Amino acid sequence: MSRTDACLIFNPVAGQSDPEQDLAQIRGILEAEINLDIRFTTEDKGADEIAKEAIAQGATTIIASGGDGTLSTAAAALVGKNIPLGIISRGTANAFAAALELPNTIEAACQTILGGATRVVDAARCNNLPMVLLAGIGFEAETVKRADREAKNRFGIMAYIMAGLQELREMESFEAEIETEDKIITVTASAVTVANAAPPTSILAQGPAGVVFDDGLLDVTVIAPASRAGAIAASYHLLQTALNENAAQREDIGYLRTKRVIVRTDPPQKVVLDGELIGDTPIDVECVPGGLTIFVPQEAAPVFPVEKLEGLPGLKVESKPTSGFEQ
Ligand SMILES: Nc1ncnc2c1ncn2[C@@H]1O[C@H](COP(=O)(O)OP(=O)(O)OP(=O)(O)O)[C@@H](O)[C@H]1O
Repeated sequence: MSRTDACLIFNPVAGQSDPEQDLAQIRGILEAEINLDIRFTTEDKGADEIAKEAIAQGATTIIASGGDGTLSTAAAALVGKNIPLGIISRGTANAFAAALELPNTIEAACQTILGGATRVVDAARCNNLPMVLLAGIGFEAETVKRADREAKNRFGIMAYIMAGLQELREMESFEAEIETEDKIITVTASAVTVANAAPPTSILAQGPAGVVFDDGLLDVTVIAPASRAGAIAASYHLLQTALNENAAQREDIGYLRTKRVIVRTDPPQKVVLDGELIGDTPIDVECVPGGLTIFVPQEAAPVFPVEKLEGLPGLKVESKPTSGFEQ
């Protein structure tokens, strides 16, 4: 087999494992077949900047290794570029790999890259920023703020789930206007999540049965519990249905699929994009079908149903006279 070249972007401080050992393991497996140009992220220089530099210098394959921050920023730099991305997760939650159904160990991730199979998946743009996983309004935004470094180190993935539950207990609702290609939905909600891809642990994105990441559509989940007890019940329901790959069935949870969506809220709400706070609503999110090429193990993805809105409080759905958006 002929040797290939790839740029490996490595975060030396991600996760809780020993980075030197991790890097030695990655090199031990990949360098049998790939010439690695290894570049380290720093506090000031993120994976996106390094990926762009490497591509400008002629790199044809990018491999990123780190936590969700490193992986999603590397992926964001590749949206629409047709350059394959290898993903080696070494973070706490590893939501990125879970969302794209990729292996979670260094060994399996490296073997996936060596296997050479690639798959084209969707990406998205949110307020003109690249998005691979999801944009969260309401709880999701607060959850990210709460799952801080100390909590992540102590509790790992539970930090996110605990932070989510805490938020649900303190929920505040807002008026949301959700505009799609063909309708305008107004609703009283406590969280609106627009997902391109999401792992089961992103419970607030789990209205539909499985967030489909290669259908050219975004998955929008609206959560509108009437009380705190309802919020907690809704969150457990979402966690359960997500783990079992079922669609949500409660009246206070709605979902729909759309290529583009504009969400306006009153009052304005914080927005988290792929794990980073980016500002306040409104958001305008559009799917970029086939925007990202990733190395994958060879497995088929399941297909699920599409929309459920009935039962949400204050719900009004108006058909637009003509399909499409004004701006
Ligand atoms: N060499 C470095 N020294 C200090 N900080 C770094 C360095 N490289 C990257 N960072 C910081 O690491 C953060 C990204 O971390 P990343 O998401 O990869 O890992 P993580 O936080 O451990 O993952 P997770 O969120 O899954 O726990 C960024 O905030 C970035 O500034």
